[in-house]
Amino acid sequence: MSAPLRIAVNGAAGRMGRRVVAGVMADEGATLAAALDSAGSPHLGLDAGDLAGVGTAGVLISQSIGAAKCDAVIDFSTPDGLMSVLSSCVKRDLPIAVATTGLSESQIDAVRTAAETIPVVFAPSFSTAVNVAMRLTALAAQALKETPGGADVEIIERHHRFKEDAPSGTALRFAEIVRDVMGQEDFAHGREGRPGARPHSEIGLHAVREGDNVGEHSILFGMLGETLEIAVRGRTRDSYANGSIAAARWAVGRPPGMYGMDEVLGLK
Ligand SMILES: NC(=O)C1=CN([C@@H]2O[C@H](COP(=O)(O)OP(=O)(O)OC[C@H]3O[C@@H](n4cnc5c(N)ncnc54)[C@H](O)[C@@H]3O)[C@@H](O)[C@H]2O)C=CC1
Ligand SMILES: O=C(O)C1=N[C@H](C(=O)O)C[C@H](O)C1
Repeated sequence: MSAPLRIAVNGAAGRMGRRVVAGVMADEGATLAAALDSAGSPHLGLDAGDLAGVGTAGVLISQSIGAAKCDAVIDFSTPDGLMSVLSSCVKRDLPIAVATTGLSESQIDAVRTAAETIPVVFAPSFSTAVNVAMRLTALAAQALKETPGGADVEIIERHHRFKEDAPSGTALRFAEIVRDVMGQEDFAHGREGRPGARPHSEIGLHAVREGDNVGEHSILFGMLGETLEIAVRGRTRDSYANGSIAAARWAVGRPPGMYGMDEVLGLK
């Protein structure tokens, strides 16, 4: 039997980080190597497993990866948190699964630069269902591209009240997938006033924030007479957490490069 995969989790005290810690602890083929969070976190020094509610891990929440023996990093933090752990990964030649969304263009460039020297799995959603929905969306866009009367594409995402970025990284990726096939260049973020008749050249994006919703996306193709809706709904955060662990495992030993979850899942 091969040695367990040693995983460091960045953002380990957060909503997602705790589920990743729990997932790693439940995985017989993995072990928690480090649990990182921000310098200002009130959780520094606490046991990561106890914090996640799954029993003592023997790994304390700390600010930096330091000299921890580690095979791969999983990041569910903030754009700044990602930038800082990314430079540690490059220095130590460690693969990373990047889940954090809401990155600026320059931060995305920094991820691309890192991927020149280490394997990076970069996915706005590590959920299997979401990544299958992305394939279905590309198929629908291709099929409806030339439909008589045209198809209006609207993307609605729903997330918990604590989410800081909008629209979700996943909704933006759905929009890019549609644009790359159908050619709409304008992303319309909500509507108000009298915007007038809807042009085909736009994709509408709508971000709903409510309660503790762990993430839902609907992609509507509205035609004259009928609507096709592709919908995917998360019920727990474990689909993201388990997907990120699978991605970290997949990345170990790969050549440097920017990879997607579709490659991890064999969908590409
Ligand atoms: N790709 C995917 O499948 C998914 C991505 N996400 C994304 O993951 C990110 C985190 O989401 P949540 O866990 O809900 O947020 P959260 O706010 O609960 O957790 C973020 C954690 O990062 C920590 N943090 C802040 N600055 C840091 C730094 N400099 N270094 C290390 N840690 C730092 C915070 O203290 C907090 O514990 C968001 O960008 C979210 O959109 C969330 C779910 C799924
Ligand atoms: O913040 C979240 O919760 C989520 N964020 C990701 C995104 O922005 O797409 C993925 C998932 O939908 C949950």
